[in-house]
Amino acid sequence: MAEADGAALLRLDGVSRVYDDGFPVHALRPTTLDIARGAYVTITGPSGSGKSTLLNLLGLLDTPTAGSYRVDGVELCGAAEVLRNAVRGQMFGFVFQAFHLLPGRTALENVEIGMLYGPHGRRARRALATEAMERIGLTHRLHADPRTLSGGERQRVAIARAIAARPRVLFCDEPTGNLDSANTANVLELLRELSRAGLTVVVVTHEPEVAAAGEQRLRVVDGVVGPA
Ligand SMILES: Nc1ncnc2c1ncn2[C@@H]1O[C@H](COP(=O)(O)OP(=O)(O)OP(=O)(O)O)[C@@H](O)[C@H]1O
Repeated sequence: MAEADGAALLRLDGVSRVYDDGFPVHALRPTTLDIARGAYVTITGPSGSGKSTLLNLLGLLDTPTAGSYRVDGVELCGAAEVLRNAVRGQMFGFVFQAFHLLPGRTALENVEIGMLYGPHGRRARRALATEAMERIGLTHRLHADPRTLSGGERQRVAIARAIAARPRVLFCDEPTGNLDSANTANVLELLRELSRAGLTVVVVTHEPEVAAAGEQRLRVVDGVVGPA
């Protein structure tokens, strides 16, 4: 995909989201926001303020009601689903609060499964998954069942699954929500390392220490996005 010189990697322009279940809920007010390549963005705000809505729109998991959203200069609002799927699949990785690892499969297999519908063959998937497990520092647990891993280790495997296919952006929704403080610190350090290595990282969080790690800190209140 073409690099738009000097432009933001992710650019929202007047993007809003209104849910309509009989009456309108303005989950995200018209938002204009640039996220540069390699940025480390954290998003905080009260419960129900629109954080997940913003993350889902940025991650192409949801479609805006209005506005323009460009990824690497390519307009994706109103774009064909096949293009949105391709951009999401090739450029984005996702990590959620619940780790969503399959029990009865090894950690390595769980990382490979994330690439099952991508362009990589079996061997390439294994190589990429092994490399991702190295990056998260769990080569000694490649063949462990996730049930035998600590919460922090499980989340690192989920991060390995999200980064294995070498996405450009990693979106995390409450990635430390299920972790104690030691494991939170561990996951934070990993996100920082990935960011330093050039990955664009966008994290929604309730936790002040996780929010503080961001270089571009945003706060959402009543669907309005501003600086934290
Ligand atoms: N599918 C939906 N249908 C209708 N309303 C929705 C839907 N999803 C979210 N909302 C509403 O949109 C608003 C923003 O929700 P959102 O999940 O983005 O908030 P949040 O800041 O992520 O909250 P939390 O911190 O509790 O996860 C809330 O009022 C919520 O009830």
